[in-house]
Amino acid sequence: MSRLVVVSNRVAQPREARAGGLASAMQAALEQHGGLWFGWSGRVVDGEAAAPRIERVDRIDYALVDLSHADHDQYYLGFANRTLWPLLHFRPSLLDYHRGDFAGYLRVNAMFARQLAPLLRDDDVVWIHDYHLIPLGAELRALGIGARIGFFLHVPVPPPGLLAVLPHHEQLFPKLAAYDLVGVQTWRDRDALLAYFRDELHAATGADGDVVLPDGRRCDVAAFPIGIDAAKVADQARKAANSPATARLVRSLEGRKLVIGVDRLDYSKGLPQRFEAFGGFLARHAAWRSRVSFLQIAPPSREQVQEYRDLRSRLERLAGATNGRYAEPDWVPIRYVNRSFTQGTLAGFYRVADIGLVTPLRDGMNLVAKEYVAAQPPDDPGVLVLSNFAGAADELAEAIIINPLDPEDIVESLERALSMPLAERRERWAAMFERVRRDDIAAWRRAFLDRLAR
Ligand SMILES: O=P(O)(O)OC[C@H]1O[C@H](O[C@H]2O[C@H](CO)[C@@H](O)[C@H](O)[C@H]2O)[C@H](O)[C@@H](O)[C@@H]1O
Ligand SMILES: O=c1ccn([C@@H]2O[C@H](COP(=O)(O)OP(=O)(O)O)[C@@H](O)[C@H]2O)c(=O)[nH]1
Repeated sequence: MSRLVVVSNRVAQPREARAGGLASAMQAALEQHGGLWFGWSGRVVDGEAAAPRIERVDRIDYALVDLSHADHDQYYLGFANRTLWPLLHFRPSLLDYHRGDFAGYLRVNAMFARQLAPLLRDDDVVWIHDYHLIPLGAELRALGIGARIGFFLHVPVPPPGLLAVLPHHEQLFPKLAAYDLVGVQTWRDRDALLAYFRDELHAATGADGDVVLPDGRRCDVAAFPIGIDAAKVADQARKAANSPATARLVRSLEGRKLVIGVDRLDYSKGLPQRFEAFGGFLARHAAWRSRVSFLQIAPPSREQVQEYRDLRSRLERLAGATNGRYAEPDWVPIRYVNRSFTQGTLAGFYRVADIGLVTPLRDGMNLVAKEYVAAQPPDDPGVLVLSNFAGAADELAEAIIINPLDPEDIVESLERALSMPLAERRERWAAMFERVRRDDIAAWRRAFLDRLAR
């Protein structure tokens, strides 16, 4: 069997808990398969990047490189997260483009290729992840790497006209043709990417996802909705049901219902709309006051980017206003927590929550929605309220599907979920759990790698 080499900017590092779906998904995929995981160490250092530090933990060899301050600013904070992230999440008005950042992004991709190439063997299968690393495949090819190389984009793909808003887009996206296979989360993302290749790059595209650019370069585009290790989450949730952290949460509720949200503090997650809707729910349904608490776990993310800092201040104001207005001496409506928890602890929290509230404005997949489903007790499952604009909505159609831009929709869904009869909750949950279990992280990895091997 060939060795699997995974490359991503964010690496779930040994002995370090960190929020983020890519890292938790690839951790699960590599734990089962073994292989090499190459990426950023998470450290920013003075001076130029040294050779990667290599460390083996269980079946995974980690090869981690530091970034210089300039690389971190221009590549990670700049082009990846101030330019590509808002663009790919349908928010061109937040896009901040600088030629220097684009140059830094290309420079870091070239540096990653130089650091990775000597570690590669001829029969490796190389799997590169996400918008930070679009040019990496072309850089590896330029260094003579002939291995099969696949690419997976974890975030959404907007329509062609929006992708073309990016200055010099025609210098970036054709680099995808260096990959043998380009995977995206949903059929909508696949159709949007194929339409971009056709409309903006004048490529020929086939029904099967094959793309031929005018200069003859070709690649294959297909959808592979990412999954979770559902058996592990279900097991963690069962075990955590009696853990001190879950017991403490349950005790603090004193019999009240619990609504839970778990998201990086990111403007794509629709958190202000969610906070406003919870306030609207309490305003409209006075009988529920003091009878339901909303726990929002929101670990800060990308804090050096201004939009993320603005969002944090806005959420503090919104939570403060709702709590000030409705709180009682013995009850606070919104419990707003800016720290991260391990997945084991989260599994216990999901299990005791009556509602999982997942309302992103755009999300590639949203693994929290799947984790919430996997963690439910089969005899008394909670209800998932899910945005139509999360990739997960395609597979979790039995959730209450809402449009997060309509606050009334969220308000009504909360009332509906809190009053849903047990039989209906069981029926909806069973259908979702069946799919989350079948299309799990191992199935996702196999589907991608099988097609890459074709
Ligand atoms: O690495 P960070 O800048 O700290 O951000 C965390 C990750 O956020 C994004 O996650 C995406 O991947 C998930 C798994 O496929 C998916 O469910 C979610 O919808 C995506 O937003 C980002 O794409 C990753 O690169 C980041 O590591
Ligand atoms: O305190 C936290 C918050 C989140 N997560 C994990 O971070 C991931 C978030 O993935 P998702 O796809 O929902 O969103 P992303 O952050 O990747 O945009 C999930 O696996 C969560 O379990 C975590 O481990 N601890």
